[in-house]
Order: sequence, then structure tokens, then C-alpha cells
Amino acid sequence: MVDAVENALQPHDKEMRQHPRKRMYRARAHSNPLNDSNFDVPAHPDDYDWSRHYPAFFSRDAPEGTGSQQQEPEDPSETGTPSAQQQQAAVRFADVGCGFGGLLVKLAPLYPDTLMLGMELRDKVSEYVRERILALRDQHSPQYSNIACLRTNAQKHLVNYFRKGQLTKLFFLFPDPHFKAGTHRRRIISRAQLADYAYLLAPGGMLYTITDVPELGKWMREKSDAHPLFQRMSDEELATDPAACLLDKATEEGQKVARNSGLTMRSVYRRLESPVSLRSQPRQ
Ligand SMILES: C[S@@+](CC[C@H](N)C(=O)[O-])C[C@H]1O[C@@H](n2cnc3c(N)ncnc32)[C@H](O)[C@@H]1O
Repeated sequence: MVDAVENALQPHDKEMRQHPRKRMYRARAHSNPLNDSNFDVPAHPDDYDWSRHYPAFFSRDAPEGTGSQQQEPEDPSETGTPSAQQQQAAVRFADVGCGFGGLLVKLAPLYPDTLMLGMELRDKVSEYVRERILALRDQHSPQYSNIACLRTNAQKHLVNYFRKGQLTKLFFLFPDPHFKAGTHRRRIISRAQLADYAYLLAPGGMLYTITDVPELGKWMREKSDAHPLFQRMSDEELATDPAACLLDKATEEGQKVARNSGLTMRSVYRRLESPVSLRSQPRQ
């Protein structure tokens, strides 16, 4: 009798979480990133509890290979610095405007020990991604424990979530084009935003952009080329970068463009150690 009950509780008999259906998560095509929506954001990155997004990475008895941390967490309020746990299990990749999460799902098995976060403005879409990830974790455990999705306005709140130099990859895949001149302020790549991205990326970190809108591609390249802390990478350099090779087809938007044989423009930048102008100046 006990055996029968125990058997009934075995994971193989547990009902698997099903993949969500997109049509159940219909969302408005666009949201205005400059709206004053009230997002509950941490005042400081160290105030945020990441364990609810990546439980496998923060649990002491998690299996090997999930990047779980074994150290006793320190209290940052006592030390004034991030704990060893926070340092090591920090998010390193951020996919800004992740849409339905295709990039995260492709990257997860390629970098199994790296925490990655999708940031999405639309509530239904971010809910879909969260359900998608939970279903993948259920069906392919312990894979996909390194990806998560957060609903937030990344244009306003990135610095609430990440510390200086914390990120090693920042993705902007098929961002909303905001065609009219009056709405260019809403574009996610701009001079002001690039200053934030340079702050959050570690030296040597990478910023990835791709679009099928020629005007936006030109705009993103102009703004990024002009930034003294970013250097555009050549196609030869990118040929060996697995993430760069995923940009055009990993996401739902990219697949749509590919189905329609649309052209894309990819621009990828390395975050430099020091600004270009300073590097070229002779030492005093
Ligand atoms: C055209 S879709 C591309 C989605 C995805 N990157 C892809 O390639 O399939 C742009 C996405 O960015 C999201 N987005 C726009 N502004 C945002 C912001 N400020 N913060 C977070 N997400 C944003 C939109 O809701 C939308 O899902």
C-alpha cells in the first residue's frame, strides 16, 4: 500500500507542465516604453531576490551542473558589498525586449552555467515566456534552470536590476522601430541608453543588435559607432561567436522575417576598457 502511494508520487507519474499556447496570451502589438506605468522595481540590484527566478542556482542541494552555490550567503546590508553568492550567481546575459523568448531558449543549453534574463514590457508576453520556461524545466530537467523572464520596462529600469559591469552580453533583437520622427525617443538604442549599456557591460562584454528595418539598422549603427566605449566587430570576428550566429533565426520575429525572405542588418559591439578618445591620447 505504501509502495503504491510512493509510486503515485514519483516524478514520472506527475503531470508534466504543458507548453503554453501563444493564442492564449494575446497582447497588444506595442506598448509605449515612455509611459509612466508603475513597475515594482528594486531600489538597488542587491535588493532583488533572484532565487525565485533561478531556484536551482541558489539552492544548496541542487545537483552539479546547475551552477548552484555552496557558500553560506552573506548579508549585503552588513558587509556593504554583494555577497559571494550574489557575485557568482548573477545574471550575465540580458535579452531586452525578449518577446516570446526564442533567444533564451536557444542560448540556455549553449551556456548552461550562465544566468540569462529576458526583459519584456508586455504582461501577457512575459507571462507566456515564464510558462514556456517552466514547461521546459519540467520536461528537460535540469536544463533551462538558467533562463528566466521578468516583466519590466528595460528602457527605464535596467540599472535597478544590474550592477556596474555585471553583464557580459546584452541583446536587442528586432526592437520596435518607432518609425515617426516624433517617437524616435522611444527607440531602445540611443545615445543616452548606450551610456547605461556601457555602464552595465563588463569590459570585453558584447552588445548585439539586429533588425529588418533598414532605417532602424542605420540608426542603431550610427549611434553605437559614435559611442566611445563601443567598437563594432567584424563578421570574421563574429563567425566563432555562437550567440552572434543565432541572432537572425532564434527569435520569433527573426523567424517571421526569414519566412518572408526579409533582409536583416546585424551590428555587434564590444564594450571597450577605456573610451576611444582616451586610448588615442599619448600618456602624460
Ligand atoms: C518586435 S518585438 C521583438 C521581440 C523579440 N526580441 C524577437 O526578436 O522576437 C519587440 C519586443 O520588445 C518589447 N519591448 C519594447 N520596449 C520595451 C522596453 N522598454 N522594455 C522591455 N521590453 C520592451 C516589446 O513588448 C516586444 O515584445
